[in-house]
Amino acid sequence: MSKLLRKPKAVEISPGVTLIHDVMTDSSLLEFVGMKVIDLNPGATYTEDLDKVECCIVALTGKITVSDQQVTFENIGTRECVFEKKPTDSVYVSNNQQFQIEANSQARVVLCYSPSQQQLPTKLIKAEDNQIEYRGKYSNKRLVHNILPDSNPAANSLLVVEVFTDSGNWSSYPPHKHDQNNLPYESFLEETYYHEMNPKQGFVFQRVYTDDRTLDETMAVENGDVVIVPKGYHPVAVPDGYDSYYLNIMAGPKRIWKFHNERAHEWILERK
Ligand SMILES: O=C(O)C[C@@H](O)[C@H](O)C(=O)CO
Repeated sequence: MSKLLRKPKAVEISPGVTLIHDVMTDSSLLEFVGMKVIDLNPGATYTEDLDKVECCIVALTGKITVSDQQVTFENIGTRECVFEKKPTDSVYVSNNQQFQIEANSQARVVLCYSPSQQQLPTKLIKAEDNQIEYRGKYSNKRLVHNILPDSNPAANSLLVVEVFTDSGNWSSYPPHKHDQNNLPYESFLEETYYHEMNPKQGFVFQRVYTDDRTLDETMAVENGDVVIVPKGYHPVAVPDGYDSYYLNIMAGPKRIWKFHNERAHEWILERK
């Protein structure tokens, strides 16, 4: 199996808390992006001390209460399934803080991490604060919820976005990359993709490749998988009959999303 593809696991780490993914920088190819996916049974709690990392807690599905010892956000989260396609609530917690999540219902939470030194205030990112974008045309249409875009100064490094791609469409397409620290033309951002499909037995294809093809991997991605994008272009193709959801976490030395389209395919954008 590709080094870039992670399958979900189910390890009970405390009563009622199951670790589904654990893609931290000490166990992946990444330096700037970490992520965990956890499931919580109703009433279960998960506590974490953030050392030198900041964290965006995304209430992917279900209802949770999040506190950082000073402030508490009760009963946040808006959906039972990501394919309801409504934005959800998230909480930003800075480095060197402790947070606790308590599940008010069965919940799946994505924890997005990046190394961070400068403390920032804990912040609730409400569902209604997500910037919603409809991108693309023909078979390149997708719906984007910007949870933590570079226009929101709440974080030091983290960028978080979720993308819905309907059956038969392509997204993160035409292929683009952000792996050069060459602003204002391109920024260096690592990225992870947490994928779901509807219906669940579906799969999508994701290719991760560089100009010189020293990295060129095409993966069949199933429900709950994570794809790691250390560099390169990273388009996603969704087969007929299945809808795709993914949550992206990006981070790098500068908190700017400036991507470079692969020139050979840029004409896709220019179609009338
Ligand atoms: O517009 C899309 O299809 C989503 C992508 O931009 C995705 O969020 C990504 O690749 C970010 O670099």
